[in-house]
Amino acid sequence: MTLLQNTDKSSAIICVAVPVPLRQTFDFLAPQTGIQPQRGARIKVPFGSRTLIGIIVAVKQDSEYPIARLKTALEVLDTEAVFDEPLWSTLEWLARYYLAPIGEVLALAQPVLLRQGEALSPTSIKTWSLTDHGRSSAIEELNRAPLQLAIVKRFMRHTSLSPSDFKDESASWRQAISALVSKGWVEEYAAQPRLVVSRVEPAAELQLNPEQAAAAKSFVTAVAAREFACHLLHGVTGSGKTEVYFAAIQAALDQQQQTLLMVPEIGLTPQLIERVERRFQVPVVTMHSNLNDRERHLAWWHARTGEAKIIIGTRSAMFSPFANLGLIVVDEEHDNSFKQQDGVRYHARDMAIYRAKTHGIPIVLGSATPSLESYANALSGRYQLHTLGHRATSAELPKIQLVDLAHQPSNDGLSPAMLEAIKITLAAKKQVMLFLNRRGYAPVLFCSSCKQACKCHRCDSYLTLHRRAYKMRCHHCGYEGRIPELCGHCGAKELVDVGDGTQRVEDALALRFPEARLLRIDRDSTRRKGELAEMLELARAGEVDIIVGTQLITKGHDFPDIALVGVLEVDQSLYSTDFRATENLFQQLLQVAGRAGRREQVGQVLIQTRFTEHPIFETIRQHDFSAFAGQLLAEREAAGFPPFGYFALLRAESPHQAQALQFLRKAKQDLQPCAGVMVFDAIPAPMERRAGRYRAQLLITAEQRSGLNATLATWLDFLAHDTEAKKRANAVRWSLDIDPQDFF
Ligand SMILES: Nc1ncnc2c1ncn2[C@@H]1O[C@H](COP(=O)(O)OP(=O)(O)OP(=O)(O)O)[C@@H](O)[C@H]1O
Ligand SMILES: [Zn+2]
Repeated sequence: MTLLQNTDKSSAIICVAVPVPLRQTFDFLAPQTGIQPQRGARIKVPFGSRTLIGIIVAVKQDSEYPIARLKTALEVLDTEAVFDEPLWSTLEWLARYYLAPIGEVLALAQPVLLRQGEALSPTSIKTWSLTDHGRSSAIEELNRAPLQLAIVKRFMRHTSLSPSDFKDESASWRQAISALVSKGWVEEYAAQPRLVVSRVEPAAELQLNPEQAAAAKSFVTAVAAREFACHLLHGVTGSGKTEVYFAAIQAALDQQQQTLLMVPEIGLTPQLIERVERRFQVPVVTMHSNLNDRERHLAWWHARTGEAKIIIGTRSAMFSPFANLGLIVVDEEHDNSFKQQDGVRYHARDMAIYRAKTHGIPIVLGSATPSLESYANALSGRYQLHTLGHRATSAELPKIQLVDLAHQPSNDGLSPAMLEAIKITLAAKKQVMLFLNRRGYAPVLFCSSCKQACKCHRCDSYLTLHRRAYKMRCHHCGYEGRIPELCGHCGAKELVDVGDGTQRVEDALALRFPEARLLRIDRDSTRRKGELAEMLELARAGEVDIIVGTQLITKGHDFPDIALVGVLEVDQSLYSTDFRATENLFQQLLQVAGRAGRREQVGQVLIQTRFTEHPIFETIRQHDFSAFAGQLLAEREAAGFPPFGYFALLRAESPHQAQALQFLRKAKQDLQPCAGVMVFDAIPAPMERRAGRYRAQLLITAEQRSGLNATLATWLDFLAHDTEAKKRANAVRWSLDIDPQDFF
């Protein structure tokens, strides 16, 4: 296409990425007045009948489109770019790699308030602090106003407080604050929110053991050198990886540089934040999905201005700008929560690696059970491997034994051997942790007359019985209904609950160990914001004796008193069809086992199974990650599976059974595979119907990443321009997942 020159030099042409699901940018004429447009700034543009806020990708003098048909943009919002340069390149890479619309990627990278057009710097907010009078008054004066007393006590940790600090409180805190203001104890003002260092007792540095010291030394050197390199810290559970990260963080602080510490969704515990704050007396911000819009904007701003020296966050923290980033650490790098499962389906760890490269800084990936991708890269020498083979404390790795359910059946999920071990552990005043990845009371309600089970009418799945809530619930679509008295199929009154969920186990334990303090941790028991953190804290503080939980309890937690870990059910995962199932199971078992015996005496792990001969157990018993990974990698290599081959999954769903499959079949015809690319047949998803929609998928594999990317990019262009194809695509809901984590 020939380029049309814009003859009117006064109005530049601006190329804008708008938040729409189209893999293209749009040209506009610059507004005649207002802020000078520049790359990276936000701009308001007319888009169809709407006004959208996009990001300026380029300012130029010509367009591929006839100038006369270009619309004029409405208003430039920023006098500077929203993102720093390395972040900008990372976002461009993200759009290319995941074949995602650039406008959506750039929108994803902004806090919601910025997407809505608020100023880059957060506006002033209502703030309170103690007056001199308040500081010098005797706190006992407030003994009869407990809420006021609690608020004043908070000021001992925080110099200033804002409404968001009280978001978890009952509404009466407002009255309490007002009362304090009228008494002259507290003053109110509007402030540009500043970051303050938490006033916690500093913690002494631990003396690193030789393995820790060796790894720390490499990281410190790498941070000082300011060179990109990817380090894999493979340290067995409880080997003290956090202390090694701390050494690297200290090195970054010494250079006046920021650190981004990424943790999985549930790894961001008050315990970790406190550990960081005690160790480094510097401003720390956290970024996670529980922040409200204003808090997120603020955290983003503090990262961007460099005021925050350490940024601890989950997946989305990867989108922060930084004033001077010196180090990225990804803890529990194998964790699946780093993969975003809808919208732009990016992997935050992979993005972090790219980002470190663009900043020219080192990145440390840490895990007791690295992902096979990272481990393969370490074996091949692309990443530097550092190993911590021993626990940091005097403790040994726990002893892992199997309980053969074929010989001693379990009752309510608990075998006689498990019960005996629990009894002994409780008698020794130690904690027990029981892992069962199934919430609810019973996974199936079954009619013993007609042999049918109670199913979700919108999904291909059974409804789970929830005794506490007195409901039947679908864990896939969220459907909730009454517990039926009669079978919905034959009308018989012979419904029996089959199988064990965490609630049933909890009930059984309460009967058998009436003295023990029980705590159940699963999605049902932790619905309220902050509840999970509180429960984990109870467990850590030794205020419970038995913890029963789902995968929420397995990872990363450092509970000092757990002597026994019981794994109640693994058999379903042993023979799954998903190619990652074995890897995930191994990681999960080794992680949960790693919670046992983290201090002095050796911990004990019991795994209940009907398949004691399964080869996975021998490597688990030996804690032999390398042997296991080596074997799996050999299998993957032979099959051409990741990390030796590359996968993409095209998913489609529709309320009509045939439509999703038809769309994918046609897609298969339209795809023009580059050399080394294979397109499989479209098939129904393992769970074909979910929330009333029929789901299907098409697997595309490749020997080379570039071939995969090119094949899909060509197809997406075709889809965007071919009228018939566009129509077909609009008739279904479809998505493209590069490097998919699961096939459900
Ligand atoms: N050099 C050391 N000397 C004494 N104690 C240490 C040392 N390093 C770490 N520890 C302690 O060992 C415990 C485990 O450390 P940490 O939580 O960092 O382990 P981890 O490697 O992250 O384990 P996991 O992978 O299981 O989460 C912590 O309580 C920590 O304080
Ligand atoms: Zn359902």
